[in-house]
Amino acid sequence: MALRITLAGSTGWVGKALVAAIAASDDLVLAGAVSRSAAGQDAGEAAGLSRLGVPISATLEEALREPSDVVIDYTKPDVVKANTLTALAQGRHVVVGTSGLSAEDYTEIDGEAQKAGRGVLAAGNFSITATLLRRFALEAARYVPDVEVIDYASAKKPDTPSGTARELAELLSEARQPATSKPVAELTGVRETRGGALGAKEPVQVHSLRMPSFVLSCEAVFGADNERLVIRHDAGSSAAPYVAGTLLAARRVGSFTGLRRGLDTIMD
Ligand SMILES: NC(=O)C1=CN([C@@H]2O[C@H](COP(=O)(O)OP(=O)(O)OC[C@H]3O[C@@H](n4cnc5c(N)ncnc54)[C@H](OP(=O)(O)O)[C@@H]3O)[C@@H](O)[C@H]2O)C=CC1
Ligand SMILES: O=C(O)C1=N[C@H](C(=O)O)C[C@H](O)C1
Repeated sequence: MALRITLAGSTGWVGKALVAAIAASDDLVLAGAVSRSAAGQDAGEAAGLSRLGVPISATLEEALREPSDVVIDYTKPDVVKANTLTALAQGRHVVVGTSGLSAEDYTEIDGEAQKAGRGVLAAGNFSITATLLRRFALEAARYVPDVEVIDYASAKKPDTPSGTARELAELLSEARQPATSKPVAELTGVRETRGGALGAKEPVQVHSLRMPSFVLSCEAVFGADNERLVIRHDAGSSAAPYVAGTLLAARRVGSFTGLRRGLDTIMD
């Protein structure tokens, strides 16, 4: 039987690309779709495709009246947590693409997923090459403790830092040794120019730029004595890179209980 997907954010940049990919797949079926502005329309037509016979709901609660296995969320930072908790309470596994959730939010989501006996796979970036940036940066952090993250995005991106940068900094914080740079608290001047510190163990400074001309880029900058390593990912202007990773997550999220973060946790 095909895996039934409820898609929150079906008319968005990523949502439309997912509707097309789900409709074209043999093993997935769109069971429900959510968008406030397109409520009542057919999900296929609203995504610029032919009719799929799936009406769009205004809320996730309404869409979940139709049975499904997995909820995929590509909405907005202010609704993704409530959507995830609603989906878990309704017995769905969840794939979280929307960025903006904090480490505390994820701890709560993990607890609810454990209680519900369901899986949640969240990734700040579902593209394969962005996942490789993470992997290579974590390898570098084993040898070079001084690392900072630079996050570049469009002028309109509502969250800061990006999910990609946030997740990368949190992981680097766990993996690296203490930095040799002067602690920010000991600096004089405008300390905010040193960016925000993320991660519990050895917090990593993250610097976010928001301006026209960028889509989304993320750099891990490693500094050692007389040498430097920069590992950088640049996203293009289409949502295609995120589709394959998101649908892989939808296919695998039912195979575990609780929260996993990062596409690499289900790859290999
Ligand atoms: N993890 C990853 O790999 C990636 C993550 N992202 C993240 O995913 C999120 C979505 O990105 P993108 O597709 O560009 O966003 P868009 O703004 O293009 O789309 C958002 C979608 O969510 C819907 N939506 C917004 N608010 C609500 C609400 N309150 N209730 C129900 N539906 C709602 C919108 O429809 P309507 O307004 O009609 O309700 C629309 O369908 C962002 O946080 C982005 O950073 C993006 C790309 C990749
Ligand atoms: O807002 C976006 O557009 C994106 N957000 C994600 C993030 O916050 O990292 C990733 C994606 O590349 C696009």
